[in-house]
Amino acid sequence: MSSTAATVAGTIAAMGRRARAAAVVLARTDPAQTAAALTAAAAAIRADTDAILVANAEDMARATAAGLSAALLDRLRLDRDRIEGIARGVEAVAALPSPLGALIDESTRPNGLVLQRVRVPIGVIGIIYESRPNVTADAGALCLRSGNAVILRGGSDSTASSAAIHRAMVSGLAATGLPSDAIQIVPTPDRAAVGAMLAGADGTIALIVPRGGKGLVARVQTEARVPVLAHLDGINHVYVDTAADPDRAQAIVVNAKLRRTGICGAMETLLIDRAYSDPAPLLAALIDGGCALRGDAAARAIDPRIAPAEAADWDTEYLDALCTVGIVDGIDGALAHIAAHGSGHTEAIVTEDAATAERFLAEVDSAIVMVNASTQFADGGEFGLGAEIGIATGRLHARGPVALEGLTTYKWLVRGTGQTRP
Ligand SMILES: NC(=O)C1=CN([C@@H]2O[C@H](COP(=O)(O)OP(=O)(O)OC[C@H]3O[C@@H](n4cnc5c(N)ncnc54)[C@H](OP(=O)(O)O)[C@@H]3O)[C@@H](O)[C@H]2O)C=CC1
Ligand SMILES: N[C@@H](CCC(=O)OP(=O)(O)O)C(=O)O
Repeated sequence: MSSTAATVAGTIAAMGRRARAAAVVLARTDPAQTAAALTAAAAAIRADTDAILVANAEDMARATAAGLSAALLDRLRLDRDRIEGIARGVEAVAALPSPLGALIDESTRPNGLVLQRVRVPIGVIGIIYESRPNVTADAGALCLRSGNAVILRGGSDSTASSAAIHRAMVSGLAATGLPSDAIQIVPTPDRAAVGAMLAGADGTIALIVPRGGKGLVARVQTEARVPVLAHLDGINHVYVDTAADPDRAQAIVVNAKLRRTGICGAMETLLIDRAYSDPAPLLAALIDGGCALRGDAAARAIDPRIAPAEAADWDTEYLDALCTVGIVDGIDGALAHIAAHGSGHTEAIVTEDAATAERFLAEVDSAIVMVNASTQFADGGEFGLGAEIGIATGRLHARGPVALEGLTTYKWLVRGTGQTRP
């Protein structure tokens, strides 16, 4: 380890120890107090709007000079409306019922022992996320409301904006007597900090939430030494079955690809049943909507405007107005393709055949599986969770949109009357 990396690791370990101490306080804090802290934080965000905008202008200038794409610049950009939206989001989390102490289930053993499982915080959570400043507030708010301390590591293009929002969050903590170490932000863009977090920050971090794409995935896979709740890329498929209603199929496919191309819930590959009778208008609707298509030979035979797909296209998350199109042999072909190329995020089928729909729901192993709906609904707010840290793409603990409940674990409470085990 270089001396700079060692210094960064030391900083992260010290943050972890302070977060651990804050987590102990949060675990016994009345949820009304975390709600009050978030209400105060939202007020501070509003009051600090000018300062947040100045910080964001600084980030935008640097990112523009560095040649960031229009989609990434849009994700980074704040204005008064977006800051108001961030404040409202924090208030919405404050208004959500606390998950802590909720009874999951209860049973009584034949020997009279009464067992309960109740929700408790996880402890210290480390979140690594993209250059999207609102996540600083959303993630901080969700962690606090679920009784966890958090160490936030946002994208390096958003350093100033995230720091400004973080200051407002901390003033909410201070205003209500909660430890400021409950929500900390990594003070350096050095990626050595990500390594130190993945290593567990000297045993203090209980869970890492990485939100990002392929580069982050690779690093998490090789370096993580603590449990990971992965929020990774979305190579999402829509399969249009032979029994699809054409109008529905067109509306869903266009929305899934083009509503917002840069979000992880966007469709990246369209699969069409070889037996589907009307594929040409479907493809034309995407092209007319401004989407470039790359496809296999069968798709190109339907519309010559489709460019040939390379092998890598089937495994690419474009996050842009670009989509791969494959013609498959019915649901078996679609299931095999998704199993080979999906990233476990969100897949959808368009069909009027109930049995085919049920088979798709049962056999696709992604966090979110949909029938006759756009993949762009992959979102905690749309699922009624009030907010989200993101979409969990792994297979354990929590899947799909993760909000308060996904940021808790549970413990068993066992009440006896003097029982001893024979
Ligand atoms: N499932 C979900 O909920 C979500 C998934 N995403 C996914 O995020 C991706 C788009 O965001 P994008 O900004 O490109 O994501 P990146 O993966 O480039 O960046 C995300 C974060 O990871 C860090 N990072 C990336 N690579 C490394 C590395 N090798 N070592 C250390 N840190 C690293 C970045 O730091 P740095 O700033 O230094 O590059 C940043 O903080 C898409 O794949 C999208 O699907 C996005 C949002 C939600
Ligand atoms: N779930 C959120 C999107 C989160 C997301 O993808 O973020 P990003 O990749 O930073 O644009 C939504 O549907 O708006």
